[in-house]
Amino acid sequence: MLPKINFTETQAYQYLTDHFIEVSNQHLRSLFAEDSERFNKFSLQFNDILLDYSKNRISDKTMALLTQLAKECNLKEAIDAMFAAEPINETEGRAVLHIALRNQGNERIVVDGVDVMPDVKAVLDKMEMFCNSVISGEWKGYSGKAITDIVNIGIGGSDLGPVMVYESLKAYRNHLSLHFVSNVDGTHIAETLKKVNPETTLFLIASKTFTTQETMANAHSARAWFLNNGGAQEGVAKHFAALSTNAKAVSEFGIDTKNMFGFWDWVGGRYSLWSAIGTSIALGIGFDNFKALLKGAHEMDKHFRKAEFEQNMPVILALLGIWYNNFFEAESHAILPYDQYMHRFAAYFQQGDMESNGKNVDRNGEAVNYQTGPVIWGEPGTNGQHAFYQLIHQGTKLIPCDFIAPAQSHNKIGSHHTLLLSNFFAQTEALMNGKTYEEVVAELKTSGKSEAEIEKLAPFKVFEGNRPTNSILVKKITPETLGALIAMYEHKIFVQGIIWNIFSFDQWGVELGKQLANKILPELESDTKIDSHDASTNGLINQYKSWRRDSK
Ligand SMILES: O=P(O)(O)OC[C@H]1O[C@H](O)[C@H](O)[C@@H](O)[C@@H]1O
Repeated sequence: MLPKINFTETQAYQYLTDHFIEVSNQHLRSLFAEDSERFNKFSLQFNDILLDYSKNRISDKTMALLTQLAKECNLKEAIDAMFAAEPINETEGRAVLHIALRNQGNERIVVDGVDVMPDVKAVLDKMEMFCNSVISGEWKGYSGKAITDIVNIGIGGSDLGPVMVYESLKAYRNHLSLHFVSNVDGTHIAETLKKVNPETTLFLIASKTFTTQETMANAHSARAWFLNNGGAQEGVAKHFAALSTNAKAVSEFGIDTKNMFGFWDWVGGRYSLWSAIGTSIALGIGFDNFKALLKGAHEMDKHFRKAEFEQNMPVILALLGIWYNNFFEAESHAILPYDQYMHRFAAYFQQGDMESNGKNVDRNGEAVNYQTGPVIWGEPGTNGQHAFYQLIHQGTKLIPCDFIAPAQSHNKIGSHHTLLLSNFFAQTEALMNGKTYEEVVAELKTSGKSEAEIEKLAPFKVFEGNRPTNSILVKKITPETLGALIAMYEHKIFVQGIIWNIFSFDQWGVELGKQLANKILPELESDTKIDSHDASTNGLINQYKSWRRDSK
């Protein structure tokens, strides 16, 4: 069981509250000027990942107090509880074991008296055989042709992880073309089906529960399209596979359980890319690369479990996040990968982080009296620079940012990568240093402007700086490094959930909208006016019905 401590009642929190007043008046520029060891002190290297967190509004004392906070909140015990397969997802009565999916050691992981590792390995072996046979062309479609296209149909955790990893590792792709359909909007499946041929397409129906409305609607439409376009019922077995925990629903849908890749209730949807849900990834980049992804994550798991908090990347990132969220009152956190392949990374962690820590009730069932999870957002650099960085530099909101970049590019074209990286380094430097009034005036003087013009313009060109960033420089985005990066953020989310005293592995907040949609669905079947809701919802539904009639 997890500890249930209100972190605002710890001694460390009280100290941090006082200490915050000191730190909030200090500028990063002077913190660097005062301490030539700052980079060495506040950076960490783990395998091919360098985390430089020196450009944060912290001192030695801040880090000492933040680690004290983690200790007072029994973080070590909580980490041990997760790795020991305790049912830490208490509201659902489940263990939380994405770490088991990538456990490459000989360690047993026991749930309800049973070691889960043989089952994990058995599914991986089955995936490997399946992927190898599809990639090699040995697996044939109903007309005897090899598979050319994979369509993954899933949503949330059954979509975002596979898409993000496949996109991030596209440099490793093979000849198969991957497509991802998530939205229940018919446009998504319709546009995808225009691109593929039923004879050579394999559909992966990815759903932990196999009951998710969007996924089931898309899966039924895909099957109907297959059957209406030459595929016979017997062909379904060659063109449909399921990635799920629900064998009963899979066979009711008509997929042979031979073509089902299972996982378990102790794998959370948003932590499931390491499970059978990752089959599309393994098909797209080959099983060996998928295994390397797991290995990278496993390395990070070991680091997270063993490293002292002061040397522990996920713990440090989490504590810094708490520093900004709960003391500086930052509302959001930006993830900015300087790598085009990682363009879905922030979107992936929107679910990862916000579905995990977007909670307002603590582990005692009481309303929290402090802030929990931030809004996560971001885009790849340099696109973001030309869109929203203005607000990060000169807006009124404090936005802590993670800048992520690889030293080596997969695409060596002219000086593109050097240009990209010059932006990566320049942005964090600019956010830290800013530009003073004096510097602005001196610069304007060289442009030949009059005193009056300079005075008028200068205030707009001042950057106060002191905006915190983490720089995560990696050698190269390989499957292993990506695996480690994802696991690093997963564990960061876990640590924050522990300190905020919330349950990070349930998602009750997603339910209400689903229930209401199911209630409204039958009301949309007829054109009759309705009055069963509030005036706004009635008004909208009735207008929809009237406009819908026009298009019939
Ligand atoms: O994999 P499925 O059971 O289809 O679930 C897909 C998604 O459904 C809901 O939105 C949950 O909140 C997500 O955590 C989950 O990833």
